[in-house]
Amino acid sequence: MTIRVAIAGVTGKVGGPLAKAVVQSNDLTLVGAIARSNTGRKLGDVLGIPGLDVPIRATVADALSVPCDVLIDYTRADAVKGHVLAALEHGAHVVIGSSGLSDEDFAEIDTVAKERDRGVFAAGNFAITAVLLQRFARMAAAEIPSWEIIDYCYEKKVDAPSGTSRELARQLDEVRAPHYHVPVSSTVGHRDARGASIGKTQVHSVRLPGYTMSFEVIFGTGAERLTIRHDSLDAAGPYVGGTLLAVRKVQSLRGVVRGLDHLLGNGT
Ligand SMILES: NC(=O)C1=CN([C@@H]2O[C@H](COP(=O)(O)OP(=O)(O)OC[C@H]3O[C@@H](n4cnc5c(N)ncnc54)[C@H](OP(=O)(O)O)[C@@H]3O)[C@@H](O)[C@H]2O)C=CC1
Ligand SMILES: O=C(O)C1=N[C@H](C(=O)O)C[C@H](O)C1
Repeated sequence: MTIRVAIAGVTGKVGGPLAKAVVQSNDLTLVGAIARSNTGRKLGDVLGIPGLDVPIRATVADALSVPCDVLIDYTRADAVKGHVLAALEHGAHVVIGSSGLSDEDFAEIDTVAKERDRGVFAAGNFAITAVLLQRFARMAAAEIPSWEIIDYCYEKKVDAPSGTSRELARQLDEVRAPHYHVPVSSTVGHRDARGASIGKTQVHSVRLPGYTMSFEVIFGTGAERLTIRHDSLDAAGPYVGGTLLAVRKVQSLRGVVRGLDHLLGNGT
């Protein structure tokens, strides 16, 4: 029995390659495809995959009129929450790739997922080197009390800060609160110049042509500085493997689990 998968955002930079990877796997079957454009067309015709007759639907509810085990969402910050709640209503487990959800959104989704006895897995970043950045940063935060995060993203990214930065800030806050010698609230001049307070960590978001996705966490002591950095060189390649790992594991989860390290089994 294969895992029946639907993909929201199936024509996107990540969704398209993900659909191809699902079709090529032996243990997954693509049963649903969601995007607002090309609705009614066969996904195979749109993506150039011969024989893939799954029709593109405009909504999750339409796509999940066929039985589906797991919905994957790679759409947009302003669409993802509605998709997740609709999928849970239809009895599907969910893997969230889309960024933009807040801690409050995740708390709401967690409540619904537990009511429905379903698992929701979300990773701010499904790339292995981004997960290692998070892991090494947690180790550094235990030793060095002061840090800030910077994300550098392509010019059209709508959400800020990135999902990766949100997840990292949350993880570092769990290690301890960072120490800022001048509290941000005591800033003289423009407080916004100190970035956004995500939890207790300051995060700075750059959105410029010339970037794909890069993340830095900078740790400073009196006489030393440590920078840990992840660079994504491709819009889809780094994320497909981690997403499929989550698809294979999410049915054993209940409620929301965040962070790919939870599925890799050897995090700190
Ligand atoms: N967690 C991680 O590791 C990663 C997260 N991301 C996140 O995933 C999301 C998608 O990224 P990317 O693939 O680059 O984006 P794209 O813009 O390339 O693709 C978005 C896809 O979603 C569809 N879409 C957008 N809005 C809706 C909607 N309201 N309903 C249904 N479908 C919709 C688009 O089709 P149409 O416009 O026709 O509807 C398209 O198929 C972003 O939030 C990004 O930040 C990306 C990479 C990795
Ligand atoms: O918008 C993107 O592309 C990505 N967004 C994610 C984020 O917000 O952290 C992760 C990944 O780097 C790609």
